[in-house]
Amino acid sequence: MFQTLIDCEINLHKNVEAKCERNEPIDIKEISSCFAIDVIGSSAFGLECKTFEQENSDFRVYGRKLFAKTTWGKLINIFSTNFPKLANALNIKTIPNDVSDFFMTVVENIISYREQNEFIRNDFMQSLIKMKNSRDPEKRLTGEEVAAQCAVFFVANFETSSTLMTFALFELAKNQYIQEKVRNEINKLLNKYNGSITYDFIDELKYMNQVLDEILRKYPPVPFIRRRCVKDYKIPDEDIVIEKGTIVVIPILGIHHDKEYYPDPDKFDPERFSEENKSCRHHYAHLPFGEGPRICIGKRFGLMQSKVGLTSLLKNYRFTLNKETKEPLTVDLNSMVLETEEKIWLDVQKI
Ligand code: HEM
Repeated sequence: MFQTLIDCEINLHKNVEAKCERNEPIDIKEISSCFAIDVIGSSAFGLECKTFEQENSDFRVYGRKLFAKTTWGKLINIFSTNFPKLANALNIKTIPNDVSDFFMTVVENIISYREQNEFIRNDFMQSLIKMKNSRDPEKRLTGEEVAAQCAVFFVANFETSSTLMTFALFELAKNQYIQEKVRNEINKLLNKYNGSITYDFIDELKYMNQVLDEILRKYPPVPFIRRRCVKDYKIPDEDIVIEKGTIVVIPILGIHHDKEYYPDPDKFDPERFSEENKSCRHHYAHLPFGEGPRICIGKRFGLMQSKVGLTSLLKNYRFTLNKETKEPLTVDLNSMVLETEEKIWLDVQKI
């Protein structure tokens, strides 16, 4: 999986290089999304999506459709989450038919190609094919279940990881001193690892990790999560009982901007995540990946992908805000993940 990530980094770098040579500003969300699609297409499906080269590649088109922001889509989502049984009975779907048909066809084609040609690749898809062919009926997956798993991975990765990279580059463009500090850390480690981005190299990016933790605090891609209460629960020292069956919303964005945990919450300050400062805060005051048994299973992968992407860009380019970027940014209330209404344009300069 790690090598797959590194292979996708080359296309990201080439695309930014071309824009830099033409002196064009970059729409940072667009290139971060292309990188995320290339990564997940390659690591989950074993496909070269060519997202940068082809503006209308299938994955890009269906990826956009999946997150198309309509009021109707938002209502369907709210309804299906709050009344899942009724939504099922009414055959209400949160994913449009053409999008699910696309994933189904892609997965069917990959499975039949691999099975007919006895082609084996060390990736997520291969693990799913193994489960599809399992002799143990408890572990066996149907073709539809394999497609659903792939689609979930695509959805869960695509907008979240690209949102993280977008806001990271936005804040680094505004805070040149911090950008330089991250770049120095990258260069120092590249010297140590003979210029190669390896797994150990990524693991040692301690300051970049602080920067990403702070970005995930200030701009959590998933602004809230929900849980259904499974037994009556009395909140300690309060007269409030949450009854079994109640859906509880955990406001991640609100907690991350609570002055009690994060003084001056609008300030971008990676020092909040130094080991010393982290140890003084409640563990659940930082929840960008959720918590408990349903915590995000892609947490490590999402962070690794963002670190590879940022390393590739920051070692070669300096980013500054383009005059077209309108501040303060406004949150798009129709979006499922944290997104801004305006595009974020950055200028890029070769180092
Ligand atoms: C910066 C990147 C990411 C962020 C901020 C993020 C955030 C989240 C959050 C908040 C949840 C809900 C957790 C909960 O309810 O407690 C979640 C669930 C999930 N995420 Fe991520 N995620 C990211 C990247 C990824 C990636 C890269 C993958 C897969 C490759 C992934 C796969 C999943 C899956 C499958 C779930 C559902 C887990 C379950 O319900 O058991 N995520 N993610």
